[in-house]
Amino acid sequence: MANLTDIEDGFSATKLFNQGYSYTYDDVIFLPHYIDFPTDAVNLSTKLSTNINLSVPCVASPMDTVTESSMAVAMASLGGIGIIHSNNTAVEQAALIRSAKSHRIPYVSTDIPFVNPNDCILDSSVFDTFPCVFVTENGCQKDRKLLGVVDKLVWNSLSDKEARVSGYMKKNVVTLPNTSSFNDVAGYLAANDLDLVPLVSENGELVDVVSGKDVERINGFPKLGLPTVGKGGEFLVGASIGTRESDKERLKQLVDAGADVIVIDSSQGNSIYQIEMIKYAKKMFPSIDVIGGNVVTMYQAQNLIQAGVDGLRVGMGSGSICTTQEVCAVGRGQATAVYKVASIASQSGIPIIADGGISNSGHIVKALTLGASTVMMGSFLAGSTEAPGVYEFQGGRKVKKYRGMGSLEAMTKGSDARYLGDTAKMKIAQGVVGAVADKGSVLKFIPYTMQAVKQGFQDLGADSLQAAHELLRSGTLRLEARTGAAQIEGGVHGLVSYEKKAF
Ligand SMILES: NC(=O)C1=CN([C@@H]2O[C@H](COP(=O)(O)OP(=O)(O)OC[C@H]3O[C@@H](n4cnc5c(N)ncnc54)[C@H](O)[C@@H]3O)[C@@H](O)[C@H]2O)C=CC1
Ligand SMILES: O=c1[nH]c(=O)c2[nH+]cn([C@@H]3O[C@H](COP(=O)(O)O)[C@@H](O)[C@H]3O)c2[nH]1
Ligand SMILES: [K+]
Repeated sequence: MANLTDIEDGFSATKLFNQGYSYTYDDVIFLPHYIDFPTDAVNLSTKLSTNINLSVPCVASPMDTVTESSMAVAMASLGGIGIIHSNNTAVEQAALIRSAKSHRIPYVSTDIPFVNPNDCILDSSVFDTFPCVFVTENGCQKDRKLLGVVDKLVWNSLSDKEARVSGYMKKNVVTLPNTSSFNDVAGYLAANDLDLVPLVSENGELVDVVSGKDVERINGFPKLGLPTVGKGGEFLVGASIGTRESDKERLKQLVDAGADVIVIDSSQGNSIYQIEMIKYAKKMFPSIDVIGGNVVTMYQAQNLIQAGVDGLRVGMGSGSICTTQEVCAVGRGQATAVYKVASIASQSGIPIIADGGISNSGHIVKALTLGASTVMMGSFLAGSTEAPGVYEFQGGRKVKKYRGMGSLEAMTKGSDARYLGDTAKMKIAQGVVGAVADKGSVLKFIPYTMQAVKQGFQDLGADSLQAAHELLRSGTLRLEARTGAAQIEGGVHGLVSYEKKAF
């Protein structure tokens, strides 16, 4: 009878990834191992970078159709993190960071109605989205110092609709500090039988309005790990920069606004420009983690590690909106890229982010098991309520716009400062503009996705990311390349019709 330890089945990762093929997630399949723990025993806590710990290995990509404040807050509240994009001015990007930092409760950017104290409310349309309207000095989103509030019922009973708001607004508005926890706010609403309560900052600015519906919404979501917060309880937030001279000033503004980690955003990160920017950022702000990239080779990775990065972003051309491999003929299959970069970065203890190409929970299991510490996602998150933009209907389907940061549309948004000096140059797109289906809130589908990832880890016999990486490096993890037919077999096939519902 064969001894268990003598059985050779499948390939080790070293063998599979050294045969000259560029594999992506769908090309490979892991062989199951041995289960001796329940799914809930799987711990997905990890590191984004040297000094940033996450309880959930998910990162929202710095793209203008993916990560602004609402997404950053939602991801951090789940235990992941969001990286706020830089396709805007430094002032705008810093404001997005400040906004994310001022929230303690996940929110969806609804337009809170504001009026100026000298305004008159002539018709009821201002109350369309809210049962009241808030009075601030300039009556706008920018200056949010709260002066009063007008209730719709009060306005209804008003005989002179041409009266100025200042004459009848309620001045002593009951508010809670924006630093209140979700439980405090929910408890306060219930105890006082209130429908909503404004949350204001130390200097009296309106930060958010939480209603009973919000409480119901948030309570209805499954709970995940610990949120990603700093010492004061504020959510940790990342931000991206480029490698132009002007990005040095941007970097300063982002750090002043409270950015906790900086991602240097480039499709080919192994450049003199990036190496100089890494050194500059580490010298100016030694306490802030700097993530370099993107890289797909061991050589690129080692060069950035030597320059001092605290984390690496891996992926070139694998994103759903990417055309880099078609346009430039450069890149790498994402499974190979993740495995190769992780194998060198792990020697220096530098965590890597598998960026792009994630379209299901299986891809996340593959990325993490092949050596990544986190996954960065664009399309997977872009259809959520927390992503920027509004839903539209396309052929009867509810969708949100999603575009590549190297698409012509994103580059010519005007704010692509990195190209501002080069307006005379010819621009070549490396991405497309598209749309993704509505997925609801990330607060719901990320916990379900993580549960699926835990099941994958259980099948592999890994109860943590560290355990999975240990299986990988020791050669205990066995895998194979799937033929085209095996890939078809691995999906749903041979049915006349079916409905695919994951949870
Ligand atoms: N992950 C991926 O596969 C890809 C991602 N993208 C995304 O598209 C956006 C744009 O990416 P890239 O075009 O790679 O941006 P990039 O800023 O790295 O490069 C744009 C061009 O500017 C040049 N450049 C950068 N810094 C410079 C400096 N200081 N002086 C002179 N020239 C300089 C670069 O060599 C390059 O020709 C990013 O958000 C990136 O993440 C684009 C393509 C592929
Ligand atoms: O070739 C590219 N052209 C682009 O215009 C572009 N924009 C973003 N990215 C990269 O794609 C990642 C998101 O990919 P997914 O939608 O597959 O999650 C992102 O995280 C980026 O790494 C681009 N790549
Ligand atoms: K692609």
